[in-house]
Amino acid sequence: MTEIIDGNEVGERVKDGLADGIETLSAEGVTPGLATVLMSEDGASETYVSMKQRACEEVGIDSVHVEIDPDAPESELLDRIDELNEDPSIHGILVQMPVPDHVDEKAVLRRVDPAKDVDGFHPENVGRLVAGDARFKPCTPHGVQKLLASADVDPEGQDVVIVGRSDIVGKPLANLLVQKAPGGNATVTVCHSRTDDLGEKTRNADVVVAAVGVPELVDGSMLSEGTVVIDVGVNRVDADTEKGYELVGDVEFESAKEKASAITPVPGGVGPMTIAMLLYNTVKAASLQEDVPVDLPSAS
Ligand SMILES: Nc1nc2c(c(=O)[nH]1)N[C@@H](CN(C=O)c1ccc(C(=O)N[C@@H](CCC(=O)O)C(=O)O)cc1)CN2
Repeated sequence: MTEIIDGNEVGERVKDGLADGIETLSAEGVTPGLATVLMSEDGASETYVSMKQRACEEVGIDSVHVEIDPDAPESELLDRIDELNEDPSIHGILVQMPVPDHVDEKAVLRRVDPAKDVDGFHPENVGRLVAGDARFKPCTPHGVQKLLASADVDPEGQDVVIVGRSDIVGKPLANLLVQKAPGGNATVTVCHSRTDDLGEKTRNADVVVAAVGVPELVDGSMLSEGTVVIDVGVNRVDADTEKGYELVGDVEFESAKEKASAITPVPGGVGPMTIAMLLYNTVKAASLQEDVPVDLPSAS
């Protein structure tokens, strides 16, 4: 029978695992603080930011929210990041992506103090991750590692095909999965829009991670029997529903489920893990900045 990997359940376990750490910090007079920065009117981005704030409240992390007019100049965003970098009550800063076209995303990511970069997107943190010395693992890739572990899938020796080469998911996940470390030691292939015969690659994989942002790109015909399928895509497609859309992944769930030994659904798969791992990184950031050691749930 195909195992449906429940990201809500695994995410709740990660959040529960943070309680001791938050208590330890609290005993030292420290409450972890996260700043969310939104420079967009995109409905999905607004949803994700409010989900992040609600999750903070649930576990006892303080959150402040900064909203910047999407038409404002880039300098306004950079100035607000500078203020948050200087604010000792803020241990983690995340700028919700994507930012408007007139804003240089790389300049924004470089501006966040690497010690507060709980997304793990600053070049210093990217470098540390690649060197096998991650300070903050990017939330979605870290969440994928946790989901694999929860389904007793050890990537060691497995052929993993990642569909998508984004800076947020594909590239950091590939780096994590090849590392000589628990949750790593896989043989990784990263596919993208120029990949020839994607189906041939995915059919030869033990694990397929779809993270490309194309609704239902990967279907059952592209999978072999027993493949583990992790669907990172959360795509809003027009539908005759109250909201006017429905969420679909990058995987065509019904046909993929027929082949998969385990598969994540959308919604309720990788998405909740992205939020849970953000909380994890925020507690870690507070612990490092305040020099209060805490026990955090194992790395993968
Ligand atoms: N600064 C960042 N920006 C973005 C990131 C990121 O990690 N850091 N990732 C994505 C979006 N994302 C987080 O921001 C995200 C996407 C989806 C979910 C989620 O829980 N989805 C739910 C469905 C929610 C809904 O109703 O729409 C699910 O899959 O069950 C959380 C976070 C891009 N930007």
